Amino acid sequence: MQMGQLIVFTGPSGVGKGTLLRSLLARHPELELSISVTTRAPREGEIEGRHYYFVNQEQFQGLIATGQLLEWAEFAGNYYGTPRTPVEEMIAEGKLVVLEIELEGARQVRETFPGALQLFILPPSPEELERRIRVRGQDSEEAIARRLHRAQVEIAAADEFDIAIVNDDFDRALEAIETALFAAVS
Ligand SMILES: Nc1ncnc2c1ncn2[C@@H]1O[C@H](COP(=O)(O)OP(=O)(O)OP(=O)(O)O)[C@@H](O)[C@H]1O
Ligand SMILES: Nc1nc2c(ncn2[C@@H]2O[C@H](COP(=O)(O)O)[C@@H](O)[C@H]2O)c(=O)[nH]1
Repeated sequence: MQMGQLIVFTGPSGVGKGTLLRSLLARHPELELSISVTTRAPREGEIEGRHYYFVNQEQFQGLIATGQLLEWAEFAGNYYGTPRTPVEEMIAEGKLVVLEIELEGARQVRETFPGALQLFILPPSPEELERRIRVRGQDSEEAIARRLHRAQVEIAAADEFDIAIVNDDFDRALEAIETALFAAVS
């Protein structure tokens, strides 16, 4: 059986990665999304095991110590990581596995999986990024400030990625992602 492929989506918080991925996964059931572990508190409507596995700090440190995370990072005051075993199993089964992760995690994956396809999603402007985070209405003022500060660092690193796509018009961005992704993996 042919080995699968890892596909990494990165971009500043609020740029629309999750929304784009939901549409992409609905249109392409052959894609598998990795479910991350986080110490962040669940947002309203988030479901354990579907959006994230929610753990406390001690549990997260245990996962790091026992090598159970493929990558991990601290982001805006919380920890996030990718469970290793499910991803490795899906790749061995020949699947296309999608990670939605921030910059530091993407850099770790670049080292350990040099064959991974890395896509970066850019906002049309900093103002529109802030508007989207606020419209989502899920973050405190402090969290918004941290995320916007981190966004500047992430956007400055867009050139490190294989492909950068601006999420301005949603349908156009989705099409550009599909084209880039399936050209790379076929
Ligand atoms: N092209 C677009 N035009 C306008 N609004 C958009 C567009 N794409 C996404 N949005 C909106 O932007 C908000 C943030 O999107 P989303 O939660 O998917 O971002 P994200 O990058 O996954 O953020 P995070 O990394 O924090 O999880 C949502 O309200 C979403 O509906
Ligand atoms: N390095 C990792 N980053 C991750 C992972 N799962 C999600 N993320 C990124 O964290 C921020 C914030 O997410 P939010 O759900 O609190 O808005 C965002 O950029 C995600 O892409 C992970 O496993 N590893």
